[in-house]
Amino acid sequence: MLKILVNGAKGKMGQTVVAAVQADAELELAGQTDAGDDLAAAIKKSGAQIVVDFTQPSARLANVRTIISSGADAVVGTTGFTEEDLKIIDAESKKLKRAVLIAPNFAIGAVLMMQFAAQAAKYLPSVEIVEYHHDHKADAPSGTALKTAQLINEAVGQTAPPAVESKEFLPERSQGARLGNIRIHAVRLPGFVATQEVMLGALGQRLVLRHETINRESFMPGVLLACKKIGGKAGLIYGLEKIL
Ligand SMILES: NC(=O)C1=CN([C@@H]2O[C@H](COP(=O)(O)OP(=O)(O)OC[C@H]3O[C@@H](n4cnc5c(N)ncnc54)[C@H](O)[C@@H]3O)[C@@H](O)[C@H]2O)C=CC1
Ligand SMILES: O=C(O)C1=N[C@H](C(=O)O)C[C@H](O)C1
Repeated sequence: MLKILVNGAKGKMGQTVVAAVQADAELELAGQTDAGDDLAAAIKKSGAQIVVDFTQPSARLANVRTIISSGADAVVGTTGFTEEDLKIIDAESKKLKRAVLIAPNFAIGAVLMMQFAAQAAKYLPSVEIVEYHHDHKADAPSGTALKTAQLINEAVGQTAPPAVESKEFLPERSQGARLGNIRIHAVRLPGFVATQEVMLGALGQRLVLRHETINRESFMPGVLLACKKIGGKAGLIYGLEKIL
């Protein structure tokens, strides 16, 4: 049985991961930690082989470093990682011969949406993203929206800019934040878990790719698969699609 420690275990995702690990015959729940606990000591004491981390964007890098330097592999859903963070993690995890899988979204449908969006943008290069989340979310735009925009920009080079720059009448950008020419709009409202629309417009037509997450169990098959697949690897694996 693979020994799993859940970091952020008191949180919305942490609690769901604890239940999913307990229900899986191939996995053993070795420990649970949250803010204020000594993560390194808990890993060593429990003999955990893998730490699943769903915590806070502000704690993202420190947690991964603690996990791999304490002798465990990491499956990370926490958002907020920058390009620089990812380079650091890849280098440090290779040196320590540990695997770190970071996925901005563990729901298979969301992974497909991102792939389809990157494909579609090659033919429909005017793109905007609208993401909708619960109003307790710590970060904006979502990790999924950022990854989607990155994948599209990688696939297309540069998407099309809007035909004109509309004048803004409020100091905040009512037309969204931008990654390249892709505008990203973040809605925060009670009543959502996570939804994302990628809108691709062209003359007289629109393609809308919409993924809806209605509960946090949706992320669990991806998290459990990651726990079972990363053993024996070294370095950073960025995105669930890399192990599907
Ligand atoms: N990759 C994915 O598929 C998904 C990623 N997320 C991301 O996971 C993260 C957590 O989301 P939620 O569970 O909704 O948040 P939450 O706020 O419900 O839970 C976070 C938990 O982490 C704990 N925590 C904060 N700092 C910590 C630290 N330094 N060490 C240990 N524990 C710490 C908090 O006390 C809390 O219990 C966010 O970044 C969110 O965007 C959420 C859903 C899916
Ligand atoms: O905070 C959340 O809830 C979610 N966070 C991830 C993100 O930022 O993309 C994944 C999913 O959207 C839910």
